[in-house]
Amino acid sequence: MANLISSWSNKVEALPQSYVLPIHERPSDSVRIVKEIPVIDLGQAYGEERVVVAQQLLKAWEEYGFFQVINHGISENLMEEAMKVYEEFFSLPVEEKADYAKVAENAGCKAMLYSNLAQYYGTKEYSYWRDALNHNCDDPEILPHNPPRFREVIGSYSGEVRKLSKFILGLVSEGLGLEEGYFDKELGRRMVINHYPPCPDPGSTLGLGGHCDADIITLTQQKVYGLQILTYDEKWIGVEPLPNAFVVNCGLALTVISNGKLASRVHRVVTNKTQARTSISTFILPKDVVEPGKSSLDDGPPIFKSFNWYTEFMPHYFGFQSDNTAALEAFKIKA
Ligand SMILES: O=C(O)CCC(=O)C(=O)O
Ligand SMILES: [Fe+2]
Repeated sequence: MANLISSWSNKVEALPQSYVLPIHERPSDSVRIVKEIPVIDLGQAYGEERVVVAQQLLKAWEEYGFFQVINHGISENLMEEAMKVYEEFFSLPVEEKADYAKVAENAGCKAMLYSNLAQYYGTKEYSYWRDALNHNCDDPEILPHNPPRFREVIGSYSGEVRKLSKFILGLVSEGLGLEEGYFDKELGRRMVINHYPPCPDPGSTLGLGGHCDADIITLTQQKVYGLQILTYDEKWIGVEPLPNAFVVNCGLALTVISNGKLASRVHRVVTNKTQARTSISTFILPKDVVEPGKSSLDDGPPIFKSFNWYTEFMPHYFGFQSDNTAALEAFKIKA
């Protein structure tokens, strides 16, 4: 049974040794919490301004690897309900969640609950301060039925986020000059709900270490501060949560598809002493083969090979554990 932090964290006064990070990995106190991560109004993307919005998205990604979207069409009420349902799930007694925590037996897993699994941005040397529920989105039968509204709320939420992701990818594809309908094929999706309980010593640990996401794009809903991004000049900045917005970042698969134009940025999560933080991330995954898309903009030759994302890339990516920023190097075409 996964040793969920949330099942014992309120009983400890000191941070257990296995969560104490080496000094160079600990978060510093001086990180600024900023409002500068571009906020993009998707309501503008229906009319003549569509081209402008597409350019705003790409520019934000070039600068930060992240943007936030508002007026995205998902109701405030559904977003709140989804957050509530997941928070309630994490606060259930551990026995209630036991079926989802049998990660080992659940290999190939449709829904699983774990803490610091080495292959999911974990490490073997020390642990990060997070629990996570990871589930697919296509089969409601695999979702928890406690809290009782879980399946209904998350079923609707996941459908709405799917639509939103298609809309954003439509804009991205236009901005990159990819052939029409480039992202129209049915892509994979997975939801990861990270839960970071209040932590006795936030200065000595992280909720999640620095990493790039491997997918095409990730859409994250957050309420409590904790997400930090590494800027081009190697400084960490904190993303101030914006109510009812989604934070959207570019994953490594999109770096390949955009032929290196869009870089995936390193990010991490810090903890705090008083408030649990729950974030809901939907990962939009490629089909199988990933390669630079043909662009109508004159781009020069492809810099990446074509490769199978699941069988070739993912084992390689997980091999990097928490430091996976260089995972794409092996898939570059050597000059
Ligand atoms: O908790 C967050 O805000 C981000 C989580 C994250 O980066 C991830 O699950 O890949
Ligand atoms: Fe991430």
